[in-house]
Amino acid sequence: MVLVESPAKVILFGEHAVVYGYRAISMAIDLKTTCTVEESDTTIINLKDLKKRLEIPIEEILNLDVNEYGDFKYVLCAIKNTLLYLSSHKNLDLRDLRSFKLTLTSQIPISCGLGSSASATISTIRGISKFYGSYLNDDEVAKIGFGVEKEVQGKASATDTATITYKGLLEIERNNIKRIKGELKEFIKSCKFLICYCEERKKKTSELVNEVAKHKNKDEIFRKIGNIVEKSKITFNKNEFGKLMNMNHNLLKELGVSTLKLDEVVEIGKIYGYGAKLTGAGGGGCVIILVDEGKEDDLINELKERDVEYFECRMVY
Ligand SMILES: Nc1ncnc2c1ncn2[C@@H]1O[C@H](COP(=O)(O)OP(=O)(O)OP(=O)(O)O)[C@@H](O)[C@H]1O
Ligand SMILES: C[C@@](O)(CCO)CC(=O)[O-]
Ligand SMILES: [Mg+2]
Repeated sequence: MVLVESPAKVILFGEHAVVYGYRAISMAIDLKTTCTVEESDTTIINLKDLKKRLEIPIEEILNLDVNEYGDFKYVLCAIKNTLLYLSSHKNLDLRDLRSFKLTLTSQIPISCGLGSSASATISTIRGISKFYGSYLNDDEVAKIGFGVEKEVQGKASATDTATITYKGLLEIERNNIKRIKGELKEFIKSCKFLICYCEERKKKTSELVNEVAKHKNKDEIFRKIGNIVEKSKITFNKNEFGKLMNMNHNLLKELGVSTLKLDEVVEIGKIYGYGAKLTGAGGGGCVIILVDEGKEDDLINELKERDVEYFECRMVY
């Protein structure tokens, strides 16, 4: 049996704008998805967190329209695209494939902006390639993963899949990936961030991204977000960094992807922390708060008062 794991991610700045070629800064965090792949008489996909199980011939996976498979779409698309890649680049014979049972379990809350789809995708890619005895390097894994999110969502950037593949702290621009090093990395490592789970998202990332595409002022908003990301790269002061987070959130609000609950928790982060913003596609899900250690107890009390679940996010390298 093959077992592989992938982390989650948070976007510090630039979500949605990054789909249109602006920069984003994202970080892999220590929540994980585990994928096991084992020999089986028939091919079975077992999504334990979703309590869903599908028996499907491999031949059908190779020819499917992923969007006909609901919650299975990312995993099935990841299997399909990985097998096609292994066939074209690693001499895998698609006519003679062993059946398998693939099982996914994850610590990542689904549809909360923490990259659960990308983590499911990347762990599936790594699990399937390992099961068929092919080694894929990170660049190959990230490329296949980005293709999966684009195919399933219609529009996507490389942010989520790249962050979960390469881990650490990344800057993404036009789907080019750059590891953040030096002063910015040391500064962000010195920061304490809380991830606050605010509310269940009613829409998938794909729906939110497609709604933003119709926003009449998106280009002006993205330009402003792009300026904020540029400033964040040379900001090593928590007060100023927090203000940039607040500004990014306000622009995401203008874009229409925030909610009253997300805004409420961001306000708490602005009062009791250095700053806060929604993270991921929005429409619900999570807020990230930059903690002001001098007011941390007040922050925690306020979050508890409002029944907001939170956890400290730790970067994964
Ligand atoms: N543990 C899992 N097992 C199987 N599929 C999963 C799992 N987690 C997520 N998915 C797939 O990803 C979909 C959610 O993806 P979506 O992009 O909407 O949310 P997200 O990735 O958590 O948030 P964001 O993209 O904003 O970071 C689920 O509907 C399901 O298809
Ligand atoms: C909303 C978005 O920018 C991030 C989702 O986590 C979409 C993407 O980059 O693919
Ligand atoms: Mg996603």
